[in-house]
Amino acid sequence: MLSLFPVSSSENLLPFDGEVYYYPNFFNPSESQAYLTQLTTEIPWKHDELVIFGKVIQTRRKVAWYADHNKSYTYSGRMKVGLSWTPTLLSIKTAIEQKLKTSFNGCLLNYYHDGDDGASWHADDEKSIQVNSHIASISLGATRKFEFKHKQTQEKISLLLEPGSLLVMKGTTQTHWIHQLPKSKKIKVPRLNLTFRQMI
Ligand SMILES: O=C(O)CCC(=O)C(=O)O
Ligand SMILES: [Fe+2]
Repeated sequence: MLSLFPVSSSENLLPFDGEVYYYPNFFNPSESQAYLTQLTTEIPWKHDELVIFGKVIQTRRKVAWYADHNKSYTYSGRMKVGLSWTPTLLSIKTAIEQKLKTSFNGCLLNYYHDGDDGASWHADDEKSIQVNSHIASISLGATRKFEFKHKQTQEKISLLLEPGSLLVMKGTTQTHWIHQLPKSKKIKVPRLNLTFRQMI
């Protein structure tokens, strides 16, 4: 049985083939609440569109894509042009850049209304993302379970993503591991996630 517990130190959570670090309380509860309120209202949330077997499917969760002006993002055959950074997003981006001593030029935002919204198994390995770059993930709102699965061994690592936390995926993580945000009937409140990315 896998144990689920809030990890407090910044050791690598993956046993091999990648690096994942979890920092709870990267933002304190009042900062997290303020960012949740601001982003919920100021972001033009839209249902995502994916092409599956040639059909355009709308996701239940809502998304938004922000990026430096010359960056676009292609996945599932759809090209997305980034919106311009807002002051709220820039203050979050700067806080992460100072902590990690690196810079980001894109951010995918996900809005999960409740536990019926999730993200199924995938790796963030699109061609437009720099190979072995950092992905910095901020969670706000509901605490949700997050899982990694090794592509060959199927080994699973689970953790809880709490509001105000920062999760960093780097090194060869996206080459060897997939990740998901499982659905959960128990979750009745929204969660907002921001993944800052390093695009080509
Ligand atoms: O919501 C999350 O924590 C992760 C979302 C995700 O994996 C993605 O947008 O690529
Ligand atoms: Fe992802």
